[in-house]
Amino acid sequence: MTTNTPPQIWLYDTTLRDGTQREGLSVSIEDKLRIARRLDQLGFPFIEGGWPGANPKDVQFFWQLQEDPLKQAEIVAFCSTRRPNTTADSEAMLQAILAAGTRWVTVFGKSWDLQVTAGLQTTLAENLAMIRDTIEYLAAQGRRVIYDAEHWFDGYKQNREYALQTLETAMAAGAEWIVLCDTNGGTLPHEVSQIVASVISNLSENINTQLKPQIGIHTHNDSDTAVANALAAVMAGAKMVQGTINGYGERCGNANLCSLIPNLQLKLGYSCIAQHQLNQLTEASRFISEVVNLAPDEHAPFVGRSAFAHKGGIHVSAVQRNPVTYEHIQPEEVGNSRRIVISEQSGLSNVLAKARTFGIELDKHQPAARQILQRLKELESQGYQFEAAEASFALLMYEALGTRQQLFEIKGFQVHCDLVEGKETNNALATVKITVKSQDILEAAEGNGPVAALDAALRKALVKFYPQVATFELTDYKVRILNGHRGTAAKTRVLVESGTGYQRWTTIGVSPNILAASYQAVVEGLEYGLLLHSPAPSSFKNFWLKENS
Ligand SMILES: CC(=O)SCCNC(=O)CCNC(=O)[C@H](O)C(C)(C)COP(=O)(O)OP(=O)(O)OC[C@H]1O[C@@H](n2cnc3c(N)ncnc32)[C@H](O)[C@@H]1OP(=O)(O)O
Ligand SMILES: CC(=O)C(=O)O
Repeated sequence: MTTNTPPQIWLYDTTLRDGTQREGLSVSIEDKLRIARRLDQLGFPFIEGGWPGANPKDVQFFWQLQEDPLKQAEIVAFCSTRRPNTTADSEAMLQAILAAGTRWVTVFGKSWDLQVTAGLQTTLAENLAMIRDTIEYLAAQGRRVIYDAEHWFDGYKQNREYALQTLETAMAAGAEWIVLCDTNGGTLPHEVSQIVASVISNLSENINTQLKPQIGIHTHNDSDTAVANALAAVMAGAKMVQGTINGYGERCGNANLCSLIPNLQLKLGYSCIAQHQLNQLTEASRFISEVVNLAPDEHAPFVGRSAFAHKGGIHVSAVQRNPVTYEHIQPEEVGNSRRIVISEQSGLSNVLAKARTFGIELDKHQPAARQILQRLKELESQGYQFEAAEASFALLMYEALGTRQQLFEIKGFQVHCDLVEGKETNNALATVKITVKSQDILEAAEGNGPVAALDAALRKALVKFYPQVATFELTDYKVRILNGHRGTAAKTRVLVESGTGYQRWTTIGVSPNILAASYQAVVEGLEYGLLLHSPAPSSFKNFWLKENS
């Protein structure tokens, strides 16, 4: 019996080099090391660490990895060919590359005649000599070389003969991989397919060399086709794919490995990383966005928070019956999860599914289910938006079911602000009248604004009865004016995020009065927090475990 082993695609991650060429992204050595180790766990065979010699950080990074190497990946040092009219052994940059102590080095060189004459300001012959000398020198020093053919596709279109000569030179000098780069990101998938196939056939027919280098692909996203271009190259015969996590990279970014890997592995049947590593992709994507301090793209395919979020009632209804109806893969395959979003576009299926996540089993024939849906649509038409305020939606459901506990009752509140011209902080004073466990309380507190003062006064009143309130924090406060053309009569939507430790919950308030909207969101935030932190039914806690896992 024969077993069909899927064809291997070699992944080459350049998050730490081309990824850091993204505007607004800067990492410390410690960040680079953390990212490298996370990529190593993902099972990538090659991780490009940076350009030793270009800056002290990259030099230090490679030295630190010599002390404490990665577990399985080859860490690769990146550099250019020698400069024109020098020798490779006299280049300080190449000495820094050798000192980095890697087994593999990636050298980039020019393929496009215009880049040679206009960019490097040298001759076509000297460029070939630069490619040859650099690779020969590094190979003679025991390094294995990957050759990145910069501007390959533009060069090939302008002067095919010269472009091919640069590749032949690199191969003859000892490069084991030839990587065709769409440096300016202007090439489209049909051109990539055709050019990669033609290069592979041309090289295998015409090259007089003992070496049989493999072809790789490196694409940029300027035409929004970096992933499609890399896939086209693989389908035309490329065996290495270079890209970055979350598509970080110069200008519009590089091919996004978080999309490429699942497409290659789950759709096209190639083998890239082990299944258990693919299952970590979402977590790795979010970890790396956290380390580089960039907000994750919620709508990123495969790994985004919304990648498997279903909002339309028709979708939710069908997905509950069979997820294949509106999902192209199983979210768990890439470590993501399905989410049901609640909004005015919901049907009963959304309500039932969302209720289940709060431990509420609703039947679609139960009148309360329709009531919840109706109330949801009514409130959304008034400006509420529950998809971002699930804690308020939970309270709405308890209300409709008649199970909303009255943990406290607010009789009234007042806020007084002292606005003194020229004073940077303007203190506010809030007083609240509240009944808790049959006791009437009057409490006052100050804050550096009216909402902070109100929140402080409420907590002060509640903490005597519910000590857990002391651990709650107001972690975020967002305001949006809904119908600005109505001036001061415009409605205001306030979203309040509250939390304790790692838990977060969001509540909403809507009113023409910003204070009333804030009050509603703050009060619901406290109420929901108390439900969460009281001895509660296990189904409620299950919801939290699910939401926070
Ligand atoms: C397609 C890519 O993404 S390639 C990687 C690009 N990444 C980076 O540039 C980030 C790291 N770069 C750096 O730190 C700096 O640019 C350095 C250290 C490499 C060079 O700095 P400097 O010596 O001050 O040169 P500068 O950045 O002004 O110009 C680039 C030089 O490299 C030369 N160069 C460009 N490509 C190549 C090449 N393939 N081979 C040899 N030299 C090259 C240019 O001709 C220019 O040389 P010149 O100044 O003698 O005319
Ligand atoms: C080498 C590289 O990063 C490029 O050509 O885009």
